[in-house]
Amino acid sequence: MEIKEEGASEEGQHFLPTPQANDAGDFQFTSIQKTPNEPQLEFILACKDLVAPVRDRKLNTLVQISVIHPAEQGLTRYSSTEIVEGTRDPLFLTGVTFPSEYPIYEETKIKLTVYDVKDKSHDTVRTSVLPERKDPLPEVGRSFLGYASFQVGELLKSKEQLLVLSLRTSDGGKVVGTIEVSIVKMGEIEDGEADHITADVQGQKCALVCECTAPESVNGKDNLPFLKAVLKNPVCKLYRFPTSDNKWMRIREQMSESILSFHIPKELISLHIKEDLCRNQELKELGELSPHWDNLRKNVLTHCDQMVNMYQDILTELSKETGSSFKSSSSKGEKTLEFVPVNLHLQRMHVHSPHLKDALYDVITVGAPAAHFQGFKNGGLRKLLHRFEMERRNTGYQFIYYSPENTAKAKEVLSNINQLQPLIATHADLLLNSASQHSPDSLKNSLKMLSEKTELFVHAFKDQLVRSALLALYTARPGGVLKKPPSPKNSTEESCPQDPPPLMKRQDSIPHHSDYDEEEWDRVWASVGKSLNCIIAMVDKLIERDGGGEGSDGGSKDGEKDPSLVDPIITHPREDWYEQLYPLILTLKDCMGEVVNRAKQSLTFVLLQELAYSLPQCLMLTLRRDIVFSQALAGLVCGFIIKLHTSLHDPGFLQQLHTVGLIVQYEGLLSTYSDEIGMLEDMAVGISDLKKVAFKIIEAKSNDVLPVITGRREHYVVEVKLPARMFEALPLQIKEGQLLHVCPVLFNVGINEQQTLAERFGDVSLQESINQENFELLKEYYMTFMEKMPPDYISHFQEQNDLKGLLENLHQNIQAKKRKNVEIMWLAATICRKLNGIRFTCCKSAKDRTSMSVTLEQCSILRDEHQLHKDFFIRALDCMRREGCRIENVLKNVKCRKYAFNMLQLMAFPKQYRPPEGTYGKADT
Ligand SMILES: O=P(O)(O)O[C@H]1[C@H](O)[C@@H](O)[C@H](O)[C@H](O)[C@@H]1OP(=O)(O)O
Repeated sequence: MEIKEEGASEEGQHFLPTPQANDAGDFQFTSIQKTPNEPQLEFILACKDLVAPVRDRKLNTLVQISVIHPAEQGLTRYSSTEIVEGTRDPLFLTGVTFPSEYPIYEETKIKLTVYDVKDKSHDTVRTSVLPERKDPLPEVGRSFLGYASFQVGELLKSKEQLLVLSLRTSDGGKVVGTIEVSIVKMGEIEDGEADHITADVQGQKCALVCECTAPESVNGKDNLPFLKAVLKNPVCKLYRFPTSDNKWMRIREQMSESILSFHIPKELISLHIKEDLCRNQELKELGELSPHWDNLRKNVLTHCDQMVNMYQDILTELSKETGSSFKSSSSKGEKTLEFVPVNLHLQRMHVHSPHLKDALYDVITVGAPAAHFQGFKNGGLRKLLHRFEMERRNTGYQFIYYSPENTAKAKEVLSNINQLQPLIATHADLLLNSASQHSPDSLKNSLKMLSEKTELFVHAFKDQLVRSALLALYTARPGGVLKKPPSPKNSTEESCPQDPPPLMKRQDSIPHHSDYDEEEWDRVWASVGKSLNCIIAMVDKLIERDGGGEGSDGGSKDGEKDPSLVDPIITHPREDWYEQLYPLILTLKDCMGEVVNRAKQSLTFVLLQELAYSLPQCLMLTLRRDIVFSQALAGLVCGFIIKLHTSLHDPGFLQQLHTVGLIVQYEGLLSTYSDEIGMLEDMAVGISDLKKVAFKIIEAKSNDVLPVITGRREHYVVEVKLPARMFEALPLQIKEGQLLHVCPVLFNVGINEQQTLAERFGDVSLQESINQENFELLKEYYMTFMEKMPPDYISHFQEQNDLKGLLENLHQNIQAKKRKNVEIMWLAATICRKLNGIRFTCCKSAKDRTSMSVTLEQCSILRDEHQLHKDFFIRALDCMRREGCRIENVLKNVKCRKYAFNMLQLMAFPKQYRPPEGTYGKADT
């Protein structure tokens, strides 16, 4: 196949192989032997003796890597190295990696084109995406030096897995130097010293100094197939950097989307619809109300029905997005995608360095959870919720004010009732079933279950709120009359040896407030307990009469009945047991029905108060909170699953998971100025709401490994599935379904020009109070961690980490109120890593500022944990920012490889957050 000079059909790395590329058609190509879940091919490049077109001109070179798929004609530009300045023998730190999904075969050809870059500021033009079949843009700022090509099979079969190729001019004639291609394996360290390569430009040293130890191990590698079910379209980059003792370390950067971006919102919206439909039904069943309340209810119902329709429409739209796993920054404000997090990715760094264990560092990058479609004109949730609550509190004459805690309590009791009533009914039927089978053992078991659930049921109402709500509802009935549903059908008087549950007396007169019988509720409520006691007493009696419950049929071992144990009255014990218990069970169900009826109505009345105030703002606020929460939850579930899979073999982590829970640390880079104030206010509430989430790990019974969510707005349980082999290895507590909690914390430091404005002319108090409040939460988590983890673990942990010192340092930095104090973020992230937590980095779109921050974090970890040569810090940072996963992230979002910063913005950034020349500017999408 002829290789044409620069006839590229498309630029930029393919995240997904094109259909043609994927499908080998009728051709038979030789697959590369793969190590499961490892990239298929990784190599590094170096040039020698390059000839400069103009004598005495120093060369600044880069290599562009293009692929020619065997079934295709055209070139696909795949990736580039960084620019190495001022040498004819450049050794490139950015390597090339083909992930396992990429359609590459031994017959695939790779073309390497070497360029001399004259003007770095123009260089990004080469990598903006071109429409197919369009000629590439003229190469501004660089000139072609030479090219070489090879077939993948040649490299794989070569001696020492190294090819030395001549670089030729475009006519194929003149040799202008050589290029070395050598295969690398992550686990093998390169021979040779790394002391002859270009170091950082003087004066560019990064000032950020920190301490960090105890990296995670990479033992979760074998769990990758399972992770693949949630992670999609990985982009991989490879680097080699020198260590302080002039050895090489290898770094593989990986960035993947997650189908949870869409799956979690869909699950959550379905739950909201279920919850709201149920609430609307309960409002309808509230019974007769006086005209004032009835009108309110009608109004509320109209709005609530509209809301449910809206959620249903959103769900229908989202359901059309089958298989989607990415929402781009440019879709932030799309109504139908409101619940989906923006630009959610796993950003992973795998480090293999000499003398140290391999390590993985994960950060979830995502746009700040915020309601972009609703906008930020009136601020975000933190302010809106506060204002709403204050106004509601002060507008008492039309409504009854219940605090948010009480409203939440009402929802909780309602949810408990709805769960427990059918459960109790089932256990009651099981008891009757055992009775009809005349089986004492099973009777006892059924009774035990019934008693447990009934006790929980009775306990659920032990709250003053129910009482006060009953009175409130009583006064809202026409004329203040409490219409009572019919009293229980059966009296227990004859059958129960103890006090029978009281019967309801019909009230015939129209009572006034003073007529309200406060004790009536107590009697109704207590009747459930009493009915249960009757059943217990009856079961005891039956078993006793039947022979004390020895054996299953009350008979002696030889099958003969002991005549002394047989109650003379009971002639047909099998029928009698059932008959004796049946009326008592009916009474229990009736009493329970009565309690449920009253409690449900009264608590629904509490909810009506919240809804009735300030419609439709109240519903819009709920919608906003649901949207923000959905985005936050999608990220959290993704982070949790990844963390679980990578730390499954760490007993300390598993113990921490079920005894303390996990810290989840969010780094926010939003400015406290203009719209971003609102975003930060949304984000703060969304993250804090994650406290309402608990995880439960269950065994996967099928190939469907996607998490399932249950619960309601106040409390969600996310069931995460693990294959049997992994599930078996878990601690008993986790296997038994113990709920696993998370402790979310947010630290925000605005870094751009908007923050400069906030600091000079605006207000930074939002950021200050968020950081202060979250510091307290972090400290509390640390205390629980120290208290609950075993002493031997703690003593080892303390030897390794000075968490106390780091926390103090963080506290001082928060108190110091220094401008753009990015040390806060570094300290919070370090503490999170040391505490085995889940790390998040967010800005508005998780594209530009986030990319600066995660690359800085990665290089800082390399320097502090893996002995990255200090003179190569900036070069490593530049490599990652110029050719790493994050520039691909930008491309993926806005179809252009430029961080959206202008010079003015960059001047306002802390130095370490500025990208290299040529990688930023106006995105020409
Ligand atoms: O990923 P972000 O940092 O939120 O992207 C910002 C960028 O920082 C800023 O300089 C630019 O002016 C845009 O506002 C970017 O936001 P987009 O949401 O438009 O990508």
